[in-house]
Amino acid sequence: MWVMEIFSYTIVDVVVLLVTIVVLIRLYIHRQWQVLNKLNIPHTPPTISGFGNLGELKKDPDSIFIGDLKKKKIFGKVYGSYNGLRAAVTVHDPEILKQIFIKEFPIFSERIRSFAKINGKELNDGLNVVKGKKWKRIRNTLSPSFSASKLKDMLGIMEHCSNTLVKNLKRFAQKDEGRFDTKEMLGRFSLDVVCAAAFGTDAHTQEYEDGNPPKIVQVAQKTFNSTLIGSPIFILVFMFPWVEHILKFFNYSIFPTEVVKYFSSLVDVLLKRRKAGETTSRIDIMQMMLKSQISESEAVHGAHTGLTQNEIVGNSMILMLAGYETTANTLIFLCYNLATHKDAQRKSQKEIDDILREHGSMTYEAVNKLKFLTQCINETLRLYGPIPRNARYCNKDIKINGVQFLKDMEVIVPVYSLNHDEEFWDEPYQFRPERMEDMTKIDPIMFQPFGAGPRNCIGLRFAITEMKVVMFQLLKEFDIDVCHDTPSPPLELKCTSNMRPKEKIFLKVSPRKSA
Ligand code: HEM
Repeated sequence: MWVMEIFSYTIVDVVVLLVTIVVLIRLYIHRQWQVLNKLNIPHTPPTISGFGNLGELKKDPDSIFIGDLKKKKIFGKVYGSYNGLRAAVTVHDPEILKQIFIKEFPIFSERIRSFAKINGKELNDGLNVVKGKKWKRIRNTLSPSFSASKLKDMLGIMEHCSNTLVKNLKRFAQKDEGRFDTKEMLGRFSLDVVCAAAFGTDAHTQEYEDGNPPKIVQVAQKTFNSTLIGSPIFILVFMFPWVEHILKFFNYSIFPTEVVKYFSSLVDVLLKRRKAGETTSRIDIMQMMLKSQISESEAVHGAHTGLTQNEIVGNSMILMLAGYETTANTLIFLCYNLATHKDAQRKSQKEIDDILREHGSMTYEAVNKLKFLTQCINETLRLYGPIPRNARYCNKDIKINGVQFLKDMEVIVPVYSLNHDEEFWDEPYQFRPERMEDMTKIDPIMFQPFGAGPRNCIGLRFAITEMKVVMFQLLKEFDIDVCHDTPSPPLELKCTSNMRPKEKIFLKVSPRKSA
């Protein structure tokens, strides 16, 4: 009897306690989800089952790019959403964006918060995720590696890798009607260039036999094929940000362990070889990072430039990760656009012929004169830019043009949507390189494939030069055509880590017919 009483009392107690906890949690969530209402920012109502509004991404992954255009039509140029419990504001308004990216940069200097601590020991020091003084020191140290004079020195690396691509495509031109898998060929080219520049080593990823890609290609593909969107970790970190601290404690990394281990041991070997006196006449970013090496204690005690050993490892990996797929996918889209727009291809070829006649060979000065090809690259980045959204975090309450941003709020920049908005572009789904003729007429905030402001893409000039060098070599030698199964424009897209074509794109090359 006495035992029963205790037992029944305990059950009631537990039920009451559980109900109280559930009610308190529900009230807490309700309170968090009042933020946008209080700020008068329109939004789709969040739901528990949708983890705020995150469920939209799981239900319809295309909403990460197409969805922003749809929402602008419903809500206007500023609207909100909830990433789990946290409010985010999407901004299409150029004036507000200008202030966020440039004038108020100190308040909006962070791009990534979620997942910034769980990239693994080395990648947690990557330029893309660090903040404050550390970001400034690492950016100051790496920036000179991307100056015009250093790019000029690295032209040889780009030319060498382009020549290998041309040699391989010549083999294709002789068989199977010149048909090639764009991802396979342009992806390996891009990986070769970025590995040579960031790691200072020849990865030889283009020298392969069919069906047996080198280890580095397999590892890189593994990195980019995995997507976090909609995974339990993705949802957990967004719903309960403190989970990231626990994951960091256990050294959890969102990158597959094999990938991090592979690249960190690759860099370790290179560091040891170069420290043991192995010299190279080649100018590459690794060489410049090694020259800048400082101790952990110098870094902690306020050095303004220099990288620690862990930062060298992390940043060489980040340069590879940030530069490989973005450039490869842009090249795929560019070749596709030129194959489906023969007039633009002919015009680019003629420009290359004229410049070759004037300069005799491909020099840095010659590459910089490729005006029409640069227009084609920019128009490709507008139509099919690899980064469909950008972001900034607010570190202090601030009101801009009547919109209140709160500390810790995320500002989402709908890059794809800005690039396809009929309010800013005529026939936005058409490839029309002429519209990029006078870049002074294009607002760098509205067209920002490489981001904007002091924290824009550090590899911008590197990527543009690399793409011009390889297209110079390709269009000099080949005509690029569609195959029987190449889809017609506009291409269907999907977004995993980057924007890419939904289906594999095959094109074909043949020796140049046009003069
Ligand atoms: C077509 C090629 C590329 C595109 C479209 C692209 C795009 C971007 C974008 C949109 C950002 C964010 C900028 C912002 O928040 O304002 C970024 C950042 C970055 N990119 Fe690129 N990128 C490309 C190629 C490269 C290359 C080749 C490298 C290096 C070799 C590189 C390294 C980086 C790094 C390290 C960051 C982080 C910068 C920071 O936080 O300070 N990217 N990129």
